[in-house]
Amino acid sequence: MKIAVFVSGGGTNLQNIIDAIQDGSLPNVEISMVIADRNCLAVERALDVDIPTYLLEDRKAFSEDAQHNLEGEEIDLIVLAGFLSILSKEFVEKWENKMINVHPALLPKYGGKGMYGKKVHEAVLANNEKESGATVHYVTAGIDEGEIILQQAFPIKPGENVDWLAWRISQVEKEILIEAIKKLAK
Ligand SMILES: Nc1nc2c(c(=O)[nH]1)N[C@@H](CN(C=O)c1ccc(C(=O)N[C@@H](CCC(=O)O)C(=O)O)cc1)CN2
Ligand SMILES: NCC(=O)N[C@@H]1O[C@H](COP(=O)([O-])[O-])[C@@H](O)[C@H]1O
Repeated sequence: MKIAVFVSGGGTNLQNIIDAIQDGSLPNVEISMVIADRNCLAVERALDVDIPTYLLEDRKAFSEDAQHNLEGEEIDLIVLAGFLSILSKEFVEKWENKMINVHPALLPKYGGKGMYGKKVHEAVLANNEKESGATVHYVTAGIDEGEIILQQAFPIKPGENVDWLAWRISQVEKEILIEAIKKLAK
């Protein structure tokens, strides 16, 4: 299965996919390209292992520019991995059921515009939630509204802070993202 990974940040989710391919946990999966909407550490991680990488910084034109780069590459699945730009309706419809996203919360709660990165964890703690987790879902035109593929929760002990929650969720994201890609590669 040939995948394209879209990134915006530190690239921990991208690195997890790279490592899983290298250690044999994701047989028959190849990262054909990485596309970034901004210069970020994820770009360096991709270039470090010679993955063709494209930096498309025109936000308004991102979806169109990304589609141009994807044309003819026979990509089977797009993975949004810490990706922070909202994709156009046209782009999403073109990749219906062939694009997934990993979100650092238990959707449908704590999703949508403005809900990304540590903003999610701040809201979860501010609401005194007793659990959090991560979700892998199909991408639709609405933000974080697509069908859930995998979700994993864990309890939040009293007194935990944003940094602990971000770290704990990153562990869950690693597990369910690799599992979801493996499931779709079959
Ligand atoms: N059409 C869709 N595009 C995207 C989806 C989706 O489900 N449908 N998922 C997001 C990923 N995401 C959460 O998992 C998410 C990303 C970004 C935002 C957000 O509010 N972004 C800010 C800009 C942030 C920045 O550029 O630094 C904004 O749009 O104002 C919310 C949720 C990816 N795309
Ligand atoms: N809504 C999307 C979102 O909030 N993504 C989040 O950005 C962080 C950094 O990802 P990265 O280290 O893979 O770049 C991750 O926690 C990821 O869930």
